[in-house]
Amino acid sequence: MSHAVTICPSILAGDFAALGAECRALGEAGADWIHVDVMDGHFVPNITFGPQMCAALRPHVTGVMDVHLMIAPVDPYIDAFAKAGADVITAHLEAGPHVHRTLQAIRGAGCKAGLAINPGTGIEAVGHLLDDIDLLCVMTVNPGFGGQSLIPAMVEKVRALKALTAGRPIRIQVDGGVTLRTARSVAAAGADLLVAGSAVLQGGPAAYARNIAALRDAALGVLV
Ligand SMILES: O=C(CO)[C@@H](O)[C@H](O)COP(=O)(O)O
Repeated sequence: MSHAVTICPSILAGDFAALGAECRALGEAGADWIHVDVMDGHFVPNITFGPQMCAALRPHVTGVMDVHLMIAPVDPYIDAFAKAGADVITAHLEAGPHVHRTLQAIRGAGCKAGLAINPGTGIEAVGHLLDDIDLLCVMTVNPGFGGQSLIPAMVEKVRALKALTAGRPIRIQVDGGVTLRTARSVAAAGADLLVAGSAVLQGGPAAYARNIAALRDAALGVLV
């Protein structure tokens, strides 16, 4: 069934020399969330931002600052990202070693707790963690880089996770390869939050409002 989605632009696709301005432009273009991809060169083969960058960006983010930690270990850094102003902190199930403790620490730091799972991780792995999460981030690409293609098998995974989380206040987010071509299938499968880097930030700030609106329409099944 069609439903409205929230678009979460990933600043990984932005101009790294002007990320404050990018966040402001995205907010003015209608983005309610800003997705910040934190990568450590260890858990994933790329390095991006730390808590100081999040703190610097915070005044430029009008809505939700959604911090996706692709790092291991996670626990030593939770307080720093919470103090930097994160509203949501998402950790990977695969980052280990004690993900339940990690999720509790995120909530304990005053943030919403997100759990991300890689494409190769089965849905049974999240079953005992549902009481401890506010958001489930289904990686629809292997994490580390923007601009990849959505893995088609992930659409069924989203559908299965939507069923598994039915009746719970858990939002399903998809991350990676979300475009005008793929938004409809993941939204129809049950995703509420669509992370999109290239599809939103292509064309520069003048195109952001148009790109966000087009993605929202595509998710609803409106021809764009
Ligand atoms: O976390 C990641 C990649 O690891 C994503 O958030 C990407 O940044 C999404 O980029 P696009 O696939 O939309 O270009």
